[in-house]
Amino acid sequence: MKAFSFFPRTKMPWNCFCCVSQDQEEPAETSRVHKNRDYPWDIYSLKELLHATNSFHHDNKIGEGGFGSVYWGRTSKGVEIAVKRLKTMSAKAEMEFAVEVEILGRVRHRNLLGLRGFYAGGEERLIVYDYMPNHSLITHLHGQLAADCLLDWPRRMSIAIGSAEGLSYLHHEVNPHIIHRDIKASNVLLDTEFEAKVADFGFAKLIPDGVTHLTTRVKGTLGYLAPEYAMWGKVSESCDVYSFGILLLEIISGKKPIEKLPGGVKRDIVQWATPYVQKGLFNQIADSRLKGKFDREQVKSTVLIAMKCTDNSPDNRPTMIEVVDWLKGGIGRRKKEITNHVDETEDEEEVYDETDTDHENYGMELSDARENITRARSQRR
Ligand SMILES: Nc1ncnc2c1ncn2[C@@H]1O[C@H](COP(=O)(O)OP(=O)(O)OP(=O)(O)O)[C@@H](O)[C@H]1O
Repeated sequence: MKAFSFFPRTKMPWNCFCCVSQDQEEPAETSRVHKNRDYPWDIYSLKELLHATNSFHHDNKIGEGGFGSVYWGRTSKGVEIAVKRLKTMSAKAEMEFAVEVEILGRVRHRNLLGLRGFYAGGEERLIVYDYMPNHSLITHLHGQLAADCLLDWPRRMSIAIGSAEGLSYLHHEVNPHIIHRDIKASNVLLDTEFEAKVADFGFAKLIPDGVTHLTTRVKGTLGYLAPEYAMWGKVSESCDVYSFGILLLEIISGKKPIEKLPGGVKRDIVQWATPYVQKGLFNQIADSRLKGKFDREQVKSTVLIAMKCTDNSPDNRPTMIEVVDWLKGGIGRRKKEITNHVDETEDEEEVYDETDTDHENYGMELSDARENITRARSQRR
């Protein structure tokens, strides 16, 4: 039995559970369940995961992310799993693996993707999750399933509330607190009932008690980054709140966080929504695929929550506890609590004419993002 050597223990102030001993020479036939922790997870054998995924056959491949590919599989007990196979080992991939396993191993919530276990041996790093049959939110909003229109308004609201509850748990219930740092539509997975499960903890940070913010290298996805984080690397829970606000606008409108206008100018979703909010034209923000079938009051209050979350100043953003409360609360309470960004007397039926644009991939240079953020902020003031 050897101790894992891959994990940079010295950098971690807590006792890392994935530094446990494991037989790396010949993988065991069956996985071992660790019952001494709060939540059980397995150390799988390579043989078991090869068998479950048909040796990582390309027909089993669900998708690919920055750090590796994800495969569908079925264990010998008949349980469906998703296995993330990390690409060629590098210090970065090693860190992603260690952070993901460490963090997911210490949390359990109905709105966070469940960790089933992992395998680490030789060059192979595999993370095993619950399989989510309804894929990710991005697939439904902008991807292969977008045309199927499976996300009606009640489903969108329930996904928004579920994701908010998962985040609120990370920020306020887990100790040390966890900042996710990569909240986005592709990291919200959907189970059989379309219940949201926040996933992908590879960039997450543990925040010890009493620490209000940290300065770090910027990780995450452009379009979702809070301005103070994108510009100065200042990270706190409110950066996740900002990203959640962007996600909320995306859920309501079906638009991408950044779109390319004719002529190449990029516009973020807050810039796009702001004129409608100022004119009180909330219904115009709702996704046209909903064909008008939505609760108007809910659309309005949810847009206003999103605008609060994406406030330029982190101090003005709500906490995730407040966001959950507002999203779930009675309309009357929401109206009272949320600072309205609009003159309530404006006529909601007025039509705001916007030139339609094509929505391209929102990958962009950081400098572009900073420019856009600055432009958006000055427009909103
Ligand atoms: N547990 C799961 N069940 C079903 N599908 C999953 C699961 N985990 C990931 N996927 C799918 O696998 C694909 C790759 O996921 P992954 O988390 O590696 O990358 P990503 O989030 O798309 O991108 P990146 O990690 O680079 O930000 C995505 O399409 C995702 O929806």
